[in-house]
Amino acid sequence: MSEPKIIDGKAFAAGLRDRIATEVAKLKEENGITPGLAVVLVGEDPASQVYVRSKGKQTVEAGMQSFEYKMPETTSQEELLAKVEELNNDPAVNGILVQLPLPKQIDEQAVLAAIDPAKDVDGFHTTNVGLLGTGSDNGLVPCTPLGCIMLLRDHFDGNLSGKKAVVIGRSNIVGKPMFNLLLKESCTVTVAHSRTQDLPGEVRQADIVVAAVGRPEMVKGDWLKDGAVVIDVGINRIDKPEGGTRLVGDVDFASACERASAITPVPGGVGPMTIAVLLANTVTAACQQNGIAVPKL
Ligand SMILES: Nc1nc2c(c(=O)[nH]1)N[C@@H](CN(C=O)c1ccc(C(=O)N[C@@H](CCC(=O)O)C(=O)O)cc1)CN2
Ligand SMILES: [Mg+2]
Repeated sequence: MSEPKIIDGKAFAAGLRDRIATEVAKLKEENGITPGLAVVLVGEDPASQVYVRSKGKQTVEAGMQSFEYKMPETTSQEELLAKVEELNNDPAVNGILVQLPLPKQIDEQAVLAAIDPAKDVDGFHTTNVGLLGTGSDNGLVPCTPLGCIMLLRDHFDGNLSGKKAVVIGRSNIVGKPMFNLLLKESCTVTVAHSRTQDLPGEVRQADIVVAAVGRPEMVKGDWLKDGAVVIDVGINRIDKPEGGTRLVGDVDFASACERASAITPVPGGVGPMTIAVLLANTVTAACQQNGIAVPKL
C-alpha cells in the first residue's frame, strides 16, 4: 500500500472555526444575537484546565460570549446542581458544558440530567441521546463523534452509504453516539468492545475503523483491511524510553500506515475537532432557541 492520506483535523477545525465566526457575525447583524457558552470546571485536573482555557479562548475568537466557572475540588453535588440551574435560567447562556471527569463525590449522570436539553451542547442529556438514536436532526450531538463524522464526510465527499464501519469502544461520550451517527449515514456498523471475541477479525471486515478505547496503540496495522480509513479518537500520554512523555492514539500509527488509505494522527487529528464542534453546537443551540434556521457548517 502506498503512504496513506493524513487526515488533518487541526486544519479542518481551523476552517470550521472560520465558518462559525462568519455565521456568528451574521447572527449578530441580522438577528441581534450573540451566542453565549458557559463552561463549568470542577477541581484542578491539569488536562481539563487546558481544555477549558482553550474553549474560552476559541469561543471569544469566534465572536461569542464565554462564561467560565471554576469550582473547587470539594464542590458538592448540590452546589454543582445549583450552578447548572442558574445557567439554565440565564438568557445570555445558550450552551452549557460541565467539563468531565467530575470529582468522585459527584454523580455525573445526575448533573448531565439537570442541564436544559436545549442548552446541552455536549449532547449528553438523555433527550438528545434519544433524538440522535431515533435519527432526528433536531437534537444536539456529542462533539467528538460529530467531529469524526465531519472528517469522514469530507474524506468520502459526503457519501458513506454502504460502508462497513467498526467502532471500537462503547462509551456514552464516543462509541454509542458514533454508532448512531454512522448508522444515520447508512453505514453497516459493528460496535466492538472489551468482550468482543475476535477483535482483529471484526476490524479486518471494516472500510472505516473508529478506535475509542483509551488503550495506547492497541489497534495494529495487520488487523486492518487494505485501504481502510482509520479515525483514531484515543489520546494517551505514554513514557518515552529516553525520558519525558508523548501522545499516542489507540492505533499503532506506524503499522497502520502500511495498510490504511487514510488515517487521523494523534495529536492533530480528532482532538482539535472536539472544541471546534462545541462552538458549532453553541451556534446550533442559539439558533434552535430563537427559531432561526441552523446554518450548515
Ligand atoms: N464535557 C466534556 N468533557 C470532556 C470532553 C467533552 O467533549 N465534553 N472531551 C474530553 C476532553 N476535551 C474536551 O473537553 C478535549 C480533548 C482533546 C482535545 C485536543 O485538542 N487534543 C489534542 C492534543 C492535546 C494535548 O496536547 O494534550 C489533539 O488530539 O491533537 C481537545 C478537547 C474529555 N472531557
Ligand atoms: Mg469498552
